[in-house]
Amino acid sequence: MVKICCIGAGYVGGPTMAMIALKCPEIEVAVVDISAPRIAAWNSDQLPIYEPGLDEVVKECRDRNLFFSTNVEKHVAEADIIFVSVNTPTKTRGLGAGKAADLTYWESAARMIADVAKSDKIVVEKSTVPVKTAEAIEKILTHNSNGIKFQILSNPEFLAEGTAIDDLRAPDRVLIGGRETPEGRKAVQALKEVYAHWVPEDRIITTNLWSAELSKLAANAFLAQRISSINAMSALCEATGANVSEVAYAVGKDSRIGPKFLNASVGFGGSCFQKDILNLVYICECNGLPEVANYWKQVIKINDYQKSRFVNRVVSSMFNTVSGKKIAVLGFAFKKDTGDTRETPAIDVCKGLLGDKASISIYDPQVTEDQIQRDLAMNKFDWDHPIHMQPVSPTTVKQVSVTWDAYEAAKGAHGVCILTEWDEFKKLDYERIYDSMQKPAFIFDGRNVVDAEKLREIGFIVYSIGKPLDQWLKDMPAVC
Ligand SMILES: NC(=O)C1=CN([C@@H]2O[C@H](COP(=O)(O)OP(=O)(O)OC[C@H]3O[C@@H](n4cnc5c(N)ncnc54)[C@H](O)[C@@H]3O)[C@@H](O)[C@H]2O)C=CC1
Ligand SMILES: O=C(O)[C@H]1O[C@H](OP(=O)(O)OP(=O)(O)OC[C@H]2O[C@@H](n3ccc(=O)[nH]c3=O)[C@H](O)[C@@H]2O)[C@H](O)[C@@H](O)[C@@H]1O
Repeated sequence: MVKICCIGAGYVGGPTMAMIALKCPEIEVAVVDISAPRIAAWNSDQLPIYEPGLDEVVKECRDRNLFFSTNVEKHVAEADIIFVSVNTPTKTRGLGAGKAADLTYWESAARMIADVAKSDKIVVEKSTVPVKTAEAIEKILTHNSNGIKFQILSNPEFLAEGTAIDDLRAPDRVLIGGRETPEGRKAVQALKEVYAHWVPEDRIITTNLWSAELSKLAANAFLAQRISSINAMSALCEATGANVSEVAYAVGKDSRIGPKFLNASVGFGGSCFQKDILNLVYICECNGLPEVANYWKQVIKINDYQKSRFVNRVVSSMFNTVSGKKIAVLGFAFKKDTGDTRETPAIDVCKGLLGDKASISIYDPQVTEDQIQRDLAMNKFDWDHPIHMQPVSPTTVKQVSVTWDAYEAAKGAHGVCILTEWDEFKKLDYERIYDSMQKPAFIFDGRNVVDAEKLREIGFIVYSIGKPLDQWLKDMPAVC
């Protein structure tokens, strides 16, 4: 029986291994992690991450051929194929701080593999890593190998949170990079056979190691670039009276451009886009390509601009101050259908409003008060380290309250900011919300989810990203 072990039971390791276990009943899959609470949650009815459809898959395979364990060394020693899906956060100090990927967790996993391995292994990079990481990993493994042979493969993951199970069940492609040697090709074939259980062969792409590593960074950069492109257009739409949804539709109808990923927003978030582009920028700089680095840096700059532009709109619309005013924030996760808040634009928007002394009341159907307080108190990039490396009890931010109900959040508020596109925000009783708010009552829709015209009929002053502005907003000072 083939044995697979995955180091890292997070948003990627958990769902990807659950899908492999589901589709390959004859393969034994162990997912291991240094975080005991995370493993305990994977073994309970309350999984550590919220992902539609995940519960069913885990329930079907757990304790059949899918196991979650903290006994990292045992499962690594027994495995034929080891996936490494640990954190690769942005470095916070030292060389490359604020840009380069921090490979501490990867390196410690590689050293542990070398220490405990007693048979030949295929080691698979599942984490997103800088191009050429496989070379460094190979060095760590072979220098400590005691004669055991390792083949390193790059098999980056393309799933998106909120749709992870569908993405894994029917991926656009599976990418496997390996060494162009007989042993390398054999290892690629072995991993290909795992995916071939359910992925059509023409969707399994094989490349050299460096192409696979770089393709992952390139794919995320291209996706983020589309969002920054439409967000840049949204600012111009507001200035000219064009409507960003109409522009996106017209542009996306060109089959060379395509309709997806053209939703203007308050900015992209999530654990990866910013981190991976910063990493790409760093790699370009290290390779003497400052022009290329600057090109990609601009994607992040526009994203930061979009978030601060939103905050400026809120403040300037409300007579240039939100000091002492209650602002309801609907949605804190970085997108709908996930409880993940890593790098969510809501953090920057809330911090911006708090900087102007607002008092904020937040509601998100999947994010806990503890998580929100941690996010607002934590330093940039700290969030992407394993939980045990994060500050134990960051101070709570006093002007922030968290409710479990959108109506409660909006009660007595001067303004409502919609920061995540949860479906339920489309169906709220906005008459009831309007009646409970201070007047004039404002809605700032950072996701274009509400029907602005209907809300205007109720009496709200509405701002929607990239849409023609209310007269009220036009009369306010220009937003830079
Ligand atoms: N979140 C996402 O949607 C996607 C993430 N990725 C990449 O996958 C990698 C993992 O991301 P996530 O799963 O989101 O992170 P995560 O933070 O949810 O999970 C990583 C896990 O690794 C564990 N870990 C760290 N060092 C360890 C060690 N030495 N031994 C055992 N366990 C260890 C941590 O405790 C944590 O539970 C990152 O490189 C990320 O860029 C790629 C595609 C999608
Ligand atoms: O490497 C990763 O981590 C993953 O990053 C993204 O997935 P994810 O971050 O989970 O979610 P997305 O759906 O890409 O959304 C990212 C952010 O962009 C925003 N977004 C997305 C699409 C859009 O049109 N407009 C927009 O503002 C979302 O609201 C969200 O804040 C990629 O889509 C995945 O392919 C990739 O595997």
